Amino acid sequence: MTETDREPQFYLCSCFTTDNIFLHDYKLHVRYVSGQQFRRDYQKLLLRLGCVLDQQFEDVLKKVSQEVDRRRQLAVTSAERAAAIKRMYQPLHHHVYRLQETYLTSEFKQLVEYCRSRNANKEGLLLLLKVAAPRVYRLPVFEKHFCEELVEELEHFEQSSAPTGRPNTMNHYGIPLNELGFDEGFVTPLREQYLQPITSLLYPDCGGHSLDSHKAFVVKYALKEDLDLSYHYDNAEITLNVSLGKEFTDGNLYFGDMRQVPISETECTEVEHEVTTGLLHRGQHMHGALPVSGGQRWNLVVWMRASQERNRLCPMCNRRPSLVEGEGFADGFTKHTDGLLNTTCVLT
Ligand SMILES: O=C(O)CCC(=O)C(=O)O
Ligand SMILES: [Fe+2]
Repeated sequence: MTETDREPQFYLCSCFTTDNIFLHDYKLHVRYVSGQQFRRDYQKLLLRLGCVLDQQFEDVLKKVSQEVDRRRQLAVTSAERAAAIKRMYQPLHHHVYRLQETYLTSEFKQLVEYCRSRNANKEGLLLLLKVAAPRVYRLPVFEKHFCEELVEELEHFEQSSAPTGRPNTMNHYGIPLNELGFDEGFVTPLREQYLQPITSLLYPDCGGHSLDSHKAFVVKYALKEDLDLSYHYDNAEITLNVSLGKEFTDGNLYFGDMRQVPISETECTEVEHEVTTGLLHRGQHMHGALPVSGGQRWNLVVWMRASQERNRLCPMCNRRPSLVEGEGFADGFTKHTDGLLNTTCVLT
């Protein structure tokens, strides 16, 4: 095998262990390098947000340093969990781990067919799609039966004794799908064969034509579990979010503006989750989820990454990424520098 045949190695940016640590109780993202820096940067702000007692501040500090430790150990603990799952977990529906055309709706397949055709263009594609909010598109992705079987599989996993990691740094409930073995046979072909033809036309300015990795997970909302999700942007160039069910009330998404614009200056658009359909949006498009008021909401989220874009500027710290080794696709950075100069993500 020559150097060019080999799969690229993917990296994290070192900011993963210092930046964007989310404090749920204060709805605040913080940076942590040391206790001293944290006190200096956040004690006054936290006081204004209601963190008045010394003990409360100490509790925050403890939570933050635990989260930093979790992130530092994530590559190792995630690989250990994946190995344990492989060893001990017996899937209920083996077939859902391998993408099949029958899982996809005929509208979705037609849409992809159009995008693959020689004369395809954005205007033509927009005639086949629903616009849910500015530059947010609704796609009829999966058949209902497939969504039901996937949720059954994930519930079966949840109820097993196999270890589960957190889906991302903000949601507490859900499942990282790479640890269950969904990447190779399901998410990678979905991204490469079906989503990339669409994103190439819709988001050529944000790496839509050069997606080369992803992080996929399911999020789960229910009373007594996570109810909502604060306003944020994703560690992704483009995100697909598909509603899998089950039955739920409320829990709409809302979209604001790009991340430079504060929410106070933004008119948000609310978008309903419709079971079986997906919402496609730019990772840097700020969004959040309103609380569910009943039932269970399961969503498949695929954060798609384009190393060509993120190698120039890490979307999480806004600096040139400083590469750290990680597991699998890590956070989608590579050492390759080809094509670095030919695209810029225009923020509109
Ligand atoms: O709750 C949702 O559907 C949104 C999830 C989301 O925004 C994310 O995981 O990045
Ligand atoms: Fe998100």
